[in-house]
Amino acid sequence: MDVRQAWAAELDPADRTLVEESLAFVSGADTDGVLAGLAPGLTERQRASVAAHCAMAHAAVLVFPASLDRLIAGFRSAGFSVGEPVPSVVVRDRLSLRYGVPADALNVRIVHIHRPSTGHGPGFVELFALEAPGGSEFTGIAARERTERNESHLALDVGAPDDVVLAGLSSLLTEHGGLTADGGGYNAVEDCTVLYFRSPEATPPGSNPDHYRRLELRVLGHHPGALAAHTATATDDPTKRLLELMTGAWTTQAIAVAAELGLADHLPGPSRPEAPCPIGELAERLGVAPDGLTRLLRYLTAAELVTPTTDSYRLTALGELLRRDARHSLRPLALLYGGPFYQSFGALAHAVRTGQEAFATIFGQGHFDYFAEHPALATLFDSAMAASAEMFEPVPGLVDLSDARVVVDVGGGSGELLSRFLAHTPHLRGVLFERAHVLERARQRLADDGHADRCDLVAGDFTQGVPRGGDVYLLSRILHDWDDEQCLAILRRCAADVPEDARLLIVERLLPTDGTSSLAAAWDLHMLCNVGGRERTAEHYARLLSAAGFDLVAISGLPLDGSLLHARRRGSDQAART
Ligand SMILES: C[S@@+](CC[C@H](N)C(=O)[O-])C[C@H]1O[C@@H](n2cnc3c(N)ncnc32)[C@H](O)[C@@H]1O
Repeated sequence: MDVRQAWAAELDPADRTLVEESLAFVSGADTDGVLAGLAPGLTERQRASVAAHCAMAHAAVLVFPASLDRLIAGFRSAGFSVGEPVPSVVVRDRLSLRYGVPADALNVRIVHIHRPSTGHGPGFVELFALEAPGGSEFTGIAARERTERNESHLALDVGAPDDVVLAGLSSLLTEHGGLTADGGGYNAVEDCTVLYFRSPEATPPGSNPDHYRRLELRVLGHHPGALAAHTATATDDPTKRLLELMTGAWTTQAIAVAAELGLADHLPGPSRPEAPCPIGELAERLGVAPDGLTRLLRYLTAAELVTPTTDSYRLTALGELLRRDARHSLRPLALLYGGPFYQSFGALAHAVRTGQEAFATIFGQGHFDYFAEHPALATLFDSAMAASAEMFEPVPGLVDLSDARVVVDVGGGSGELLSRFLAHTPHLRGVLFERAHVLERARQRLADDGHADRCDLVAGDFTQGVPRGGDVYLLSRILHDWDDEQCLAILRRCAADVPEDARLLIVERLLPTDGTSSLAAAWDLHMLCNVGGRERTAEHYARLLSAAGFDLVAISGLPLDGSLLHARRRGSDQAART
């Protein structure tokens, strides 16, 4: 058997890639490079001060093998030197807190993997392993962790087990390096204290796998004083936390004002590392008061959108998403959430009391009709929808399109998803079905992507019917706009008009049922307030589909907490075979 496969076959493809990247990364990593990547705010001298007390130890990742014993055997048979597994305390407790699962139900273990040539020296990969065989209760946790990579980190060993050294390192990393404290703990089995830090920066391309946004300082022995000081900065007291939550609307407005001013277009950031212009000059360029701008930027620093430089600011990876020319720029969404949707959220109490959308009480008509009459808002809405299209990236690859000829995108907006299908599968033709006022922008978009001659644009109303003759029908972020009755009407319309063997693909965020957090909960409230729709659980969609004559046959996960629901007309040959 191929030696690589001996261990790789025990892991899910995403976990395997993670381990491979980490093994490759640790072979060339050094302390200075790790600090430069994760704490770019440190000067060369400060990095040298930290490095005088620390040495590169390992890269750590959390994986979910079906069997840890088999995984270890696989590594050993491929020539890796593997330590004996020990129970994890810190990562176990972090997962317990994050997912509301009792800590003693989470048998997270730590294993050190040394590449064949390195024996037991530094530069190894630390695997945190939680067994999750098919059908395990931890499948949901595994899926989310594989996307979010909350536990991936790079670790430095601190040479002197000394509280003063730890406090000094901690303050250099947070006050100068731009890192924030991110918890920690003591593992009695390893007799080791760990302090975690989180980087707001995207790591420089190529310097290490981009999921490494966290740094761990490891020191032998128990250091309760240093640990308490460190975790106190990470765990805010409840009053402070509630104050932060209650003033969330200020963040919405601060981001919207930054978007309106085009602030991000005038600042350097990780992908554009030029020197920032001084505040006075920036204020002049933007036509705003220097004092007001300074205060806005200070607030945006706390929100981790910018970081201060000597006489100005630069963008973090978060802040760069507000640039007009950023890939999937979130600027249009920032303007909508700080604009009309901000006004309607002011009437959320009405929506909660009556169960009716608040938007219509503020604007006098429903969201889609109002936007249709306000072209600037309609354009902003279409761009905002396209902005979260990161969710769409994997979609065409999740569907067997070999025998499909025509894809119909029902309520396809400006064609973002349809365009991906056409780019992915050259033999496909597309039909974009939308309200008339949206079609012009879609025409432009599809032409810009080079698909004008493979696509028909059809104006219409999906409550009255959908184009016939497609092989694949898309309903992306449509059903969540409507209540159950209207949803059922739309799905029944589809069932009546689509060919018997056509496939129906639905993109939505699913409300979790296992207590995990999801963006779906926030957007559910947004739907209540702004369109009178709702997010739903998978089971809820299955019920609606079934009542309309479809079978929900599979669900695939998508980025940004999205899901792709695969449905077939009940009784079709394919539904029976799937
Ligand atoms: C939330 S957006 C989703 C757009 C796109 N599918 C996406 O996921 O980005 C909903 C879309 O449904 C369209 N829409 C709303 N009511 C419609 C109707 N009765 N008939 C056709 N399209 C409609 C809107 O114009 C809007 O583009």
